[in-house]
Amino acid sequence: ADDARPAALAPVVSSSSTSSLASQAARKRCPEDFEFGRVLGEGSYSTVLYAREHVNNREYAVKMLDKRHIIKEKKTKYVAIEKDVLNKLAHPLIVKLYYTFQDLHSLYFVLELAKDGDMLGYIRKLGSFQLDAARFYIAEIIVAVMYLHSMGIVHRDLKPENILLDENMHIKITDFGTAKILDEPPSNSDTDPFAAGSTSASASVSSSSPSPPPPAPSSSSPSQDAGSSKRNSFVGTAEYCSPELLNDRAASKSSDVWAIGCILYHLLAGRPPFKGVNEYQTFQKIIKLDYTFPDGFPPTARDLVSSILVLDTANRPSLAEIQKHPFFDGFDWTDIHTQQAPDLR
Ligand SMILES: Nc1ncnc2c1ncn2[C@@H]1O[C@H](COP(=O)(O)OP(=O)(O)OP(=O)(O)O)[C@@H](O)[C@H]1O
Ligand SMILES: O=C(O)[C@@H]1CCC(=O)N(CCc2ccc(Cl)cc2)[C@H]1c1ccccc1Cl
Repeated sequence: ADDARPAALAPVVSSSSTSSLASQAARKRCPEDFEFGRVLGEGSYSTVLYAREHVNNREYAVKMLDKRHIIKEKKTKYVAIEKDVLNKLAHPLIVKLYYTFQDLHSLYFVLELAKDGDMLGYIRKLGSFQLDAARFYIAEIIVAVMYLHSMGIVHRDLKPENILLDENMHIKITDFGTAKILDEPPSNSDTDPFAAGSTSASASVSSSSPSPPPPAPSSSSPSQDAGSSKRNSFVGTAEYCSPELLNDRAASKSSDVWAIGCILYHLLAGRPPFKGVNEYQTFQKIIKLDYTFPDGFPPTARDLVSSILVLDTANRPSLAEIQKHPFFDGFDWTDIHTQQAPDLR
């Protein structure tokens, strides 16, 4: 049937230009398609630049990785993981990957631009968050991570630096190079306690006296340079790393739950719960659960954090259970990314 829309609203593009629009979307991009602007930030293996696409003036964050450096540091597999994981994801609270391409020296990831920096920046600027703002941002992180887990992905490096903020002050989770794709198909394993990959499946991590933690990730002894899978695969950053990841590195959804508990503590206390004078001391505090709450830490938040920061993953609440905790009483979880975000500025 003819298009029911009145002529004025009929699609203005002819069939030939429609196909060129379609091919425009699919066409492999190259650096010349973009005008590059300021440096948005630097990673261990990357430089992220502001970029605008010539044909449509769209703005992006383009992550450039130097091939020689990646190869020298044996990080090729992380690059492939980041690309594979980002290509699976489509969620308003997770950074989108639009295109990838390469040239002789670099790899390029054309990412959704998060204009307002990262959450660590705001914690440093404000000292700590008001209770309602902390609740809103933890809720956004929970919604985003529940989506990740439903897609069979464990982030493994959740921390305020990896929680970016867009121009409406909603979060955009980033940094999937150290993510883990769980083997079994994505499932709502929260309900089925014995589904592989769920918290109880990694209940083997007992709270018995743990093995000594690995040397700090920065130290690479010669044996490590041999690329031994276990030691070199240390992921995550000390402060938010779960005890099980420090011990046997069994990545599971409950490792992300632990990190969320650390982030909630950090937002309200203005510092992470486990912070030693160096990485090794931080590890010691984590595996001994050595942390205390500052005076004035809100009681329901304290109860929630205490229920999350437990050594045995089987005793850690699932994200669905956390949503029902009194800390979120009265919180409206529907379409959180469309709600007015708290004004942190
Ligand atoms: N989509 C984005 N929008 C805006 N800024 C971004 C975006 N992605 C990254 N950045 C900025 O670029 C910096 C480097 O990000 P990138 O993910 O490349 O490295 P990193 O993961 O932070 O560092 P490392 O590789 O050491 O973990 C970030 O700290 C952030 O400030
Ligand atoms: O996985 C892919 O989609 C392609 C496949 C073809 C290809 O050559 N690459 C780049 C592979 C690669 C990874 C790391 C280095 Cl240091 C060099 C090349 C991959 C690639 C291209 C652009 C950006 C990222 C990646 Cl992994």
